[in-house]
Amino acid sequence: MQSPRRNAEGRPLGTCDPSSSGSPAHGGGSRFEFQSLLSSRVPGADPTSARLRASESPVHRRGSFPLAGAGSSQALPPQLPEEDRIDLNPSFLGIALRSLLAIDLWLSKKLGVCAGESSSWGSMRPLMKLLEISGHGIPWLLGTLYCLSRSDSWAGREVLMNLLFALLLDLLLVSLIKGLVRRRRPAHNQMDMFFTVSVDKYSFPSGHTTRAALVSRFILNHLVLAIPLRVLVVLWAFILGLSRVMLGRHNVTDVAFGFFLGYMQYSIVDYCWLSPHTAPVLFVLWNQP
Ligand SMILES: CC(C)=CCC/C(C)=C/CC/C(C)=C/COP(=O)(O)O
Repeated sequence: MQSPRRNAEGRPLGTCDPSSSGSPAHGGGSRFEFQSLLSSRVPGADPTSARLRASESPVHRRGSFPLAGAGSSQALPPQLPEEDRIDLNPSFLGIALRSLLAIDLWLSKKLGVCAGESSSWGSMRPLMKLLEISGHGIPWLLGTLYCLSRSDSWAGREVLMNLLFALLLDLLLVSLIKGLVRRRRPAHNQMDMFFTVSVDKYSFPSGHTTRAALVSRFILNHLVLAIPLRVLVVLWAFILGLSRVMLGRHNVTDVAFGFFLGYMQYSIVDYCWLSPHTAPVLFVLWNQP
């Protein structure tokens, strides 16, 4: 086990002192980048030997650059431990992810035009909040249970039973991912949401969006609707997702992933479709028509 290497001031190597950053002579950022570039060209610069050279070099310990190497072992620039290079010379994937995150935050802030009463579209906030309620879990759960209690056909009961299963699966998966990812809601969000549970302080993924995508796909597949109504269902889901960003509740990526997850959740529900044949107990437990 290697303990983190530190420089003469006791600071972990790879964390740049602001007072010395940028100066090769002081161990600043450019030196790290320079060395990480060199490391791919110096013969024998494999990670293990690089680590050994770096840890044994007195130059490394002092945190200064060997401008005048005395012995042959100092002729080559010292190599930094691999972990330092990972931080300061991130992979292409790392750069791509950071850039995506930066664009996401920037775009979400720009689109958060209803985040507060004083925001540029603040007067639209009540409408956005109405949309928020239309995609909330409580009305959907209570509505489904009510319809299930009133349903007088096996076919209707089967569809509603599966809708209930879909809504519960959605709540479970979204809570699980929110709890694992723990991404904070945008700073400009006002936490004035109707009936939330503890994981709802996190924003990834958007639960309203997963529900909107799941429910709309469910409705389109199991309800016979005229074309204008089908268009309305799709529009509702899309506008609900957009309204989450406009209200400042979510970043764009939370909503984009929400659409994806909701869409996939329907595939799971469809695959596990509950029917009197596959889950007779459920249907027997429910009252006969
Ligand atoms: C049966 C049971 C535990 C119901 C809970 C229903 C409930 C509180 C759902 C939460 C809905 C909500 C506020 C989700 C957050 O949506 P985001 O779009 O803000 O992620």
